[in-house]
Amino acid sequence: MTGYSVSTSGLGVSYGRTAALTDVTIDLAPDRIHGLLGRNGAGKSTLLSTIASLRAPSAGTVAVDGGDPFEDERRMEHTCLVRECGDVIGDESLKVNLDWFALARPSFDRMYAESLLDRFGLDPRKKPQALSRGQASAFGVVVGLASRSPLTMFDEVHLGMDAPSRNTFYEALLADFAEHPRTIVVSSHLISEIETMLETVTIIDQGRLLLSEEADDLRARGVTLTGPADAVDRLTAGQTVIGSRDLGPTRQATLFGDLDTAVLDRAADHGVTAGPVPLQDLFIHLTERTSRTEAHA
Ligand SMILES: Nc1ncnc2c1ncn2[C@@H]1O[C@H](COP(=O)(O)OP(=O)(O)OP(=O)(O)O)[C@@H](O)[C@H]1O
Repeated sequence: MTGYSVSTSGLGVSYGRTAALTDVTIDLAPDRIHGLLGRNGAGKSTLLSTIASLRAPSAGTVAVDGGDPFEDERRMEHTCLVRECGDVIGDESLKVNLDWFALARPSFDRMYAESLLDRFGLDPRKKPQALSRGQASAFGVVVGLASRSPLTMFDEVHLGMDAPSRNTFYEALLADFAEHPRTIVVSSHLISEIETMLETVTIIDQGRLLLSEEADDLRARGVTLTGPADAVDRLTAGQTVIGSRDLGPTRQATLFGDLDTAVLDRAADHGVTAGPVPLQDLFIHLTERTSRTEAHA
């Protein structure tokens, strides 16, 4: 079974008078790993729960695998949204919960789920209500991965897990995705750890779409220049500098936007090296700038 595509058109979602999403139009291709990034309250959870048909749009449309997922049995049972709040039976053992997921999810792989429980050090006899926050998150990851759903979405689920467990999650996700390609969406406001596995990046800010593009294209819009301060200043004059820091006489400046390639070509002649910019830095810049713009509007 191949992954589902996801698209939204002019999507709006409101909670009473609060507009959580406004005019969001995105297209997420099947069988890829997509990152959904946004600051606290940006609307990530609202977008994912609307795609999963847990919430109805106030405006616009959502299409999963080319059709409306709302109350559509096939699309809903093949869509798995893992949220921090759990969606598990709290007073039954993990083993019984897995039995239940195996019945509810057509592609669920029970043996894989048990091997993941083992990898995360989770006791199948324990009940979800007796798990720590990190263990509960890990159980969500087990369910999400073992569901092998054509559309699997992890809503900031890794944030409560410790570093070794997060690493286990990333490794398991990449290995299982290689063997069973499907559409994966990972939402987060902590990007540095997950950025290498993201193929596309969608950023929402204050309920509006900021960008949705290939991760490599976004990275290509930023560059760091490191070298003697005066040489870096000469090269960056007239360009959009989004950050700068000094270490003794050495300056590192981060540029973003339509980069002047002539500058990059000249950099080496001036003893300046050009390097990539972490997505996290671009994300901070992009979301800071919009917040400031709106604040001063
Ligand atoms: N049940 C609700 N009732 C009213 N407002 C809500 C509700 N849920 C979310 N909101 C509001 O909708 C907006 C988007 O919230 P959402 O939870 O989707 O953001 P998020 O990007 O997932 O945030 P975070 O990273 O902090 O989890 C916020 O302004 C939030 O206060």
